Amino acid sequence: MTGFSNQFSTEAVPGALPVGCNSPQQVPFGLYAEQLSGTAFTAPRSENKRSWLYRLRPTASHPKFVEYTGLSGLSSSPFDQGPTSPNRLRWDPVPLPVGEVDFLEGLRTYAGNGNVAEGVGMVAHIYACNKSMSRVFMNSDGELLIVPQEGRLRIVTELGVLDVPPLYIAVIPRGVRFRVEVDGPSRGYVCENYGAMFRLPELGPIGSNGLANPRDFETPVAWFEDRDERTELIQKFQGSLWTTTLGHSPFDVVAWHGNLGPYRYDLTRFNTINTVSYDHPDPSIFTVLTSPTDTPGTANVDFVIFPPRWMVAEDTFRPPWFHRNIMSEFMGLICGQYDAKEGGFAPGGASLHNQMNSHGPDRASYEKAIAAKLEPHKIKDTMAFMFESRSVIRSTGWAMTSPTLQPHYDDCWADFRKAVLPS
Ligand SMILES: O=C(O)Cc1cc(O)ccc1O
Ligand SMILES: [Fe+2]
Repeated sequence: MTGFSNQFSTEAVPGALPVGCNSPQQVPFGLYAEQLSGTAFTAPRSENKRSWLYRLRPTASHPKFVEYTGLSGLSSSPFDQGPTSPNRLRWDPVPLPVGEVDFLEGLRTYAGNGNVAEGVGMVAHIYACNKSMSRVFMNSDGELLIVPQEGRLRIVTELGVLDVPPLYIAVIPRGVRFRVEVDGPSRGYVCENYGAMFRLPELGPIGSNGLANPRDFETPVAWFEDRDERTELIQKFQGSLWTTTLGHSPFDVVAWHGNLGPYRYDLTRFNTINTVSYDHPDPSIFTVLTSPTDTPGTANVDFVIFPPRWMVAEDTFRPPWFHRNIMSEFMGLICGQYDAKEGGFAPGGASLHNQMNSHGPDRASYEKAIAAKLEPHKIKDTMAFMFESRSVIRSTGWAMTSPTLQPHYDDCWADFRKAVLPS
C-alpha cells in the first residue's frame, strides 16, 4: 500500500476488518481488536498515529517477561563509559559472522545520544548476521530505521511482510513485533529513534514535489501465520532485554487499519535536488526523513543520503567543504565511494564527526577536486548516508575498543600545504 502515513485498511481474510467502527461488540470471526498508538491520544491530528489490529489472540495474553541472559551487543543511551571523545572516528566494516548469528544477536551498538528513559535522542547500531530469526523481537524504546548494506532482508512484522534489499530502507514503529529473515550473510545499519517519529521534511521553496516523494513509501498488506507453536518473544525495554515464551506466533493480525505501520522506501527513487549554478549546498537537501524536536529546524535525528547525482557547479569546490558543524554526524556507506573520502571509508564501515569537530574532504579528494576540470560529472553507483543529530553522539565502550576502529584516521587530514600569500 503506497503513500507516507496514509490511513490504510487491509484484511488478509475477506470480512475480517470491522467496517465503520473500531471496536464492535463482536469482532468478525471472534478476532480481538487492539489499538496500537504511536503518539499520545491527544496529539494534534497532524501528528496523531495509531492503528487498529484484529488478531487471533489478544497480545495481553502472555506470561511474565524475565531478564534475557543470552548474547547481546545492544545498549541504550546514556552511555557513560568515561569522557566523550572529541576525536574524528572511523570504523572498518564489521566482519560477517563465522558461526550462525541472527539479526538480533548480530546487532552491535556503536554510538548514540539522549536518554532512553526520557524518549530523547538516537542510537546507531550495525548488524552482521547470516541466520534467519526464529524468535521475535520488539523494541519498546523507539522506532527502528533499518538500512541494509549487504544481503536482502525479509522482515516479518505483525502488520505484514517487507522485502528490503540493499538500497531500500525499512522503518519499524516502536513496539511492533518483528522477525528478520535472511538469505545469507547480511550486514547493515540501524538508527534507533527515541524521539518524535520519522516523517518527511518540509519542502519550503522546493515546492510540492521532490526529495522523497510520499507515494514511494510502501506499507505491507495484512499477513498472518496461524501457528500454535512455542515462540520466544524478546523485547528491549528501557535499555534491557526481556524475554517471554508465547504458545503461538505473534504474527496473528488478520486485518488492520490506521496510519501507524512499518514501511519501506527505495532510496533510488529519491528526487535529488542540488545546485545548477555554483557552490556546494548544505546536505539538508538530501534529507529523506526527519525526527524533529520542539526547536524548529533542529532535528533529534535526520536521515540524509548521498545518492548518485550530476555535479555541474561552476567555479566550485564540488565535494563537501571543510566544516565544523553544531549538529553531530554518524555516517555509513551502502555501496561505492563517498566523494569526500578517497580511501578508508568502506561499505559497511562507519564514521563519526561530532559537534564542532573539524572534518571534510581528505587530502587526496581535496587535491583531486581543486585540480579537476569542471565539466558536468556524474557521481555513479554509490549511496552513503548520515544520521545527523542535534546532540553529541557518544560512542559506546565497545566501539571505542573495537579492532575495527581506525587508529590513524586523523592522518587523512595531515600535511595540507600552507596557503601562500603574496609577498
Ligand atoms: O561530513 C560529511 O561528509 C557530511 C556532509 C556532506 C556535505 O555535503 C556537507 C556537509 C556535511 O557535513
Ligand atoms: Fe560533516
